[in-house]
Amino acid sequence: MTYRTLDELDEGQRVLARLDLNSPVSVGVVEDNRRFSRHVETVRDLVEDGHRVALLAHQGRPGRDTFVTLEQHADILADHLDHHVEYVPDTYGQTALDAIEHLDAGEVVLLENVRMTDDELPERDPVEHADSALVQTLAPEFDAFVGDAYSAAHRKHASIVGFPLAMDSYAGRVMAGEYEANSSIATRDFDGEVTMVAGGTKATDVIDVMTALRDKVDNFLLGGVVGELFLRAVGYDVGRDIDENDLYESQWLANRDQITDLIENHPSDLVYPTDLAYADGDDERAEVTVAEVKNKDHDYLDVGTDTAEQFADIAANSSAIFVKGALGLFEDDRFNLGTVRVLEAIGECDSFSVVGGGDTSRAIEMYGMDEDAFSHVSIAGGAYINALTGKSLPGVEVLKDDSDW
Ligand SMILES: Nc1ncnc2c1ncn2[C@@H]1O[C@H](COP(=O)(O)OP(=O)(O)O)[C@@H](O)[C@H]1O
Ligand SMILES: O=C(OP(=O)(O)O)[C@H](O)COP(=O)(O)O
Repeated sequence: MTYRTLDELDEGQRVLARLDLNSPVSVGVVEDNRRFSRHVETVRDLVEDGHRVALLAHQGRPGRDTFVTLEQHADILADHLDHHVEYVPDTYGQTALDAIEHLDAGEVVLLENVRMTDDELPERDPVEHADSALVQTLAPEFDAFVGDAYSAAHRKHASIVGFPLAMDSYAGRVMAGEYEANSSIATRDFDGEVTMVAGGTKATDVIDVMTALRDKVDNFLLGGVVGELFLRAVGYDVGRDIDENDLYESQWLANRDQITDLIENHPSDLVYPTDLAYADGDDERAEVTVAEVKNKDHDYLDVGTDTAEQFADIAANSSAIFVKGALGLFEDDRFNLGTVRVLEAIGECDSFSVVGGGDTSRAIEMYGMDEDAFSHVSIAGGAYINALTGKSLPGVEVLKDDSDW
């Protein structure tokens, strides 16, 4: 069964929408990012349909530098929307209720960081959260709830799972788009080869996905730290190994069993890099074939040119491709070749393609690629991993008509 979408919401309602505007914060300054431009698709539809719109969102977690108010978020969202968004420095007290009551058709307020209330963060079942003061106070003020925070849908937090039990609920544009694309990898059957780009630095996440999808994927294109861990497992001396706290060493220990299992049971699905790139004595990009790697002196920061071409070829001949993690340190121009070459090849073919991971998705923007060239570019991190590994997301499940809650 499924959820209702904005297409089924009558016009001119009082609507409470939960977005995920959680953003990088640098010395108190909130950085603009794709979460704003994507959620604008939902907010714009709500404004154009004459709704009175209150938005709920979170930022950071208590105790962290990123835990700030949503004042700057309101301005950034307004810039993308080209429409005023009023910041309300209160989530569900009298100030918030007054602001909600005074909303006119097409007006938008952004309520204060919902994680500044005690109700939000405890991980609880929807039934319990529906009873919270947050939900019980806000729900009667609205006709409908729009769940749009897909990237926080793996959290059983009050504003994610509580409202749908207390209100008429709909999935927003981001929620529906993300859910359909990201879940299809685990649930759909594709005619032809299925390929996963497995790279980046968060090896455990990537290797969990590889393990979950090992019978589904025909080619795992290995790069980044993940690639080095697999190379090490088959006997190459790659990966920094300087002291006990070394990143590669701890990642190796954490993932050794799953890596060994994949190597033993799915050897023909693993596509290893055949060459790697590093910075030489003059700080220039240099390449070495994997067969020639003799020591662990270098940080290998990209796959080499031959590997990039081979991976691009496989990607171009696949019917479905999804990406988790970059093939190199693409933020540095010297080491962007693997990531950019393979993303471009994916963008140029007609296959079903999904790119996920906050950092990897940034490469698309950074190197001027067109997001529309891909079937879907996710704005989710943890929720994307959960979808790929076939785990259900509580924030999506509660929106469904046949939800058990
Ligand atoms: N060989 C490498 N050495 C260091 N960093 C790397 C390497 N390969 C990829 N990266 C980094 O990995 C990051 C992207 O992957 P990851 O950490 O898995 O994030 P995400 O899942 O958010 O995209 C990029 O910022 C990139 O610079
Ligand atoms: O940014 C988020 O998740 P992500 O870092 O996995 O993409 C969500 O807003 C969830 O935030 P949380 O991980 O503090 O619960």
